[in-house]
Amino acid sequence: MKLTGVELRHVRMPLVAPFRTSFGTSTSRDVLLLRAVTAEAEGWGECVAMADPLYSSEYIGAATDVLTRFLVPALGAVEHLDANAVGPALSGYKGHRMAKAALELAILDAELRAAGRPLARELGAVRDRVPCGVSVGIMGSIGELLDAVAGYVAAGYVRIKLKIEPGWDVEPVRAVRERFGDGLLLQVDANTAYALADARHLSRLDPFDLLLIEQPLDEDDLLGHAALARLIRTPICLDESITSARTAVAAITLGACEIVNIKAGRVGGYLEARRIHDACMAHGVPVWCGGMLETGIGRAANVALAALPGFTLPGDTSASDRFYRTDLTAPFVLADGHLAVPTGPGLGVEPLPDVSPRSPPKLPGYRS
Ligand SMILES: O=C(O)CCC(=O)N[C@@H](C(=O)O)c1ccccc1
Repeated sequence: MKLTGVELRHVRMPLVAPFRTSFGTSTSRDVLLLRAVTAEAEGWGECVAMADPLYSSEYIGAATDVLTRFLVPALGAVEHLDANAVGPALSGYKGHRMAKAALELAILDAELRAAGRPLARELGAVRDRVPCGVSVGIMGSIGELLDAVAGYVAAGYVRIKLKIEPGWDVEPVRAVRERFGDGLLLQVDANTAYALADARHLSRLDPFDLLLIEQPLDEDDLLGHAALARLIRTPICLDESITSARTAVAAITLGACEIVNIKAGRVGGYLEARRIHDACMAHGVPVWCGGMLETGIGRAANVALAALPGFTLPGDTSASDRFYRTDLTAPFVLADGHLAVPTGPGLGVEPLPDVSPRSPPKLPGYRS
């Protein structure tokens, strides 16, 4: 294939409710969509970077700039382009994994649409539907939290993830356990909000039989997580720390984690995500598919990824209505706690016709 054009679309998606994490509260999700045009087919990608560099160093303004000035021109120069050629063609540019992942997905989608092959089969999926967890933000009160969890349990979600931070951790977990019992699959996500000195406090979560505690310490603190793992019983899962198959193996080898959250955007794309899956399987480490409030475009790719054999824990692959009243694609709808894996060529979904770029947010480095 030859890349003949790329369109970047900034879309602002209002959230159905404010979503609070240890790094802030969001009421909307800025989304950077990418459309790749080739003679054979068009393909779609979604950059999971947020509007501000709060989850990671990436943010939409930087992704827009690096795609426009460096990454798209680099791919435009490749005569025989396919998804496997994207990583090598962009390897000279450091970082910007979320920007690279969006571009690689669009090329992969175009390649697979042209060949009539579904993404799930290309990646090695072994299931036609995936069990779905849901991420629950930090709330204003325990009562509000219990009402939210009750709604998700009633909707059929098979696993609940609670965002935690110092001051909102043991009590919310205790309340959910007491209300919903020991049978509920329950985990927590700290988004780097703690320090190793909090080990004794975090060990107070041990009696609640959590599946895992996600990323309690800083992204680059593998040794700290390894030390923490010796001080608490709850299994440690890493998210922000895992940026490649190499860092996944390093984290596992150091004893920094027993479980890995795979987010294709964070690691540079779905092909690297598969390599991390394969490496974790080789080490007997279970993985699950993380979420970044993707629209149906990224959600379709995540559901395909979550159907691989090593994804043995429910992921943050929620239905579209978890975050959005109206999705950019036909909505993903929960059925018996699962989402069906798309079966069409490529992503198997595409933006609904009326998805037009709304007035783009005035982001530094934005080019129309
Ligand atoms: O279900 C989803 O898409 C959201 C899952 C979720 O909680 N994502 C968290 C995370 O740290 O994993 C997040 C939220 C906002 C922005 C970035 C990441």
